Amino acid sequence: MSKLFRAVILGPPGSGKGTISERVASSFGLQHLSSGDFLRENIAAKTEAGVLAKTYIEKGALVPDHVMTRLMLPRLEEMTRHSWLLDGFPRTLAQAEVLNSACELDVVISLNIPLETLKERLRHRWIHPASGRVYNMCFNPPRVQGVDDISGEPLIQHEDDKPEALVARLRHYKDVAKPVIDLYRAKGILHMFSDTETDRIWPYVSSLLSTKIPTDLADAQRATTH
Ligand SMILES: Nc1nc2c(ncn2[C@@H]2O[C@H](COP(=O)(O)OP(=O)(O)O)[C@@H](O)[C@H]2O)c(=O)[nH]1
Ligand SMILES: Nc1ccn([C@@H]2O[C@H](COP(=O)(O)OP(=O)(O)O)[C@@H](O)[C@H]2O)c(=O)n1
Repeated sequence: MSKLFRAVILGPPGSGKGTISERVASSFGLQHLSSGDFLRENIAAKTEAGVLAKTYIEKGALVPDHVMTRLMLPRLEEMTRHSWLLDGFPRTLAQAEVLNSACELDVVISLNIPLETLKERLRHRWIHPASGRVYNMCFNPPRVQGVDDISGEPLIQHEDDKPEALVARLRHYKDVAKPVIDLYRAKGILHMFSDTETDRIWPYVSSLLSTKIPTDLADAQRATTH
């Protein structure tokens, strides 16, 4: 079997992690593992961790490390035979250390986006809760206003994209992310991208991954997804 590929994407809320991850998944055939989507699924299913996590997310706070790692590690164990891109986890140094002991990462993509851009984007972000599909009423609108393109179901706004939760989230992000970024920089696997537009960042991410993902893996995974 070809070597598996493991990547993480870091960036503040609204930086385009989900948008870029979807492009990576469809171009390179990796599994996109979004901790935010996974949390929302757990909240919807009212699992023990979901009920607990909801109280933090509503306040714009981070879910405690032990709750996040207890949720994510079993998910990663199910994926040991797949190549993946992990989005939204790790958020803290403690989570990064747990991830380190569970697997070896090949690449970390870090998105560096100006604060004003983030605020503007999140104001316009709407999601389809069942699938986690994300729209932006300006950048990436649904075909019919307020309705998911594929299922036809209504779109909603995250509780945590509403203004009260948003400012606290963005403020907190920077402090918590710095040691995580420093850790990956020290390991020599960090790749930082700075711009206000995902469409300008994407070509660089794509060419980086083309050099890092073994061709046989990309071909094999594409063959299984088509
Ligand atoms: N205007 C604009 N919106 C973008 C761009 N890239 C992503 N978005 C939108 O910004 C919001 C946040 O992006 P998302 O991928 O969910 O970011 P995440 O929170 O880091 O996962 C979504 O509504 C996206 O559709 C961009 O380059 N320009
Ligand atoms: N490792 C994580 C991931 C998400 N979360 C919480 O889940 C929320 C939604 O995660 P997400 O990745 O979909 O959203 P953004 O923070 O990118 O908007 C975050 O705002 C956090 O409150 C967390 O606490 N810890």
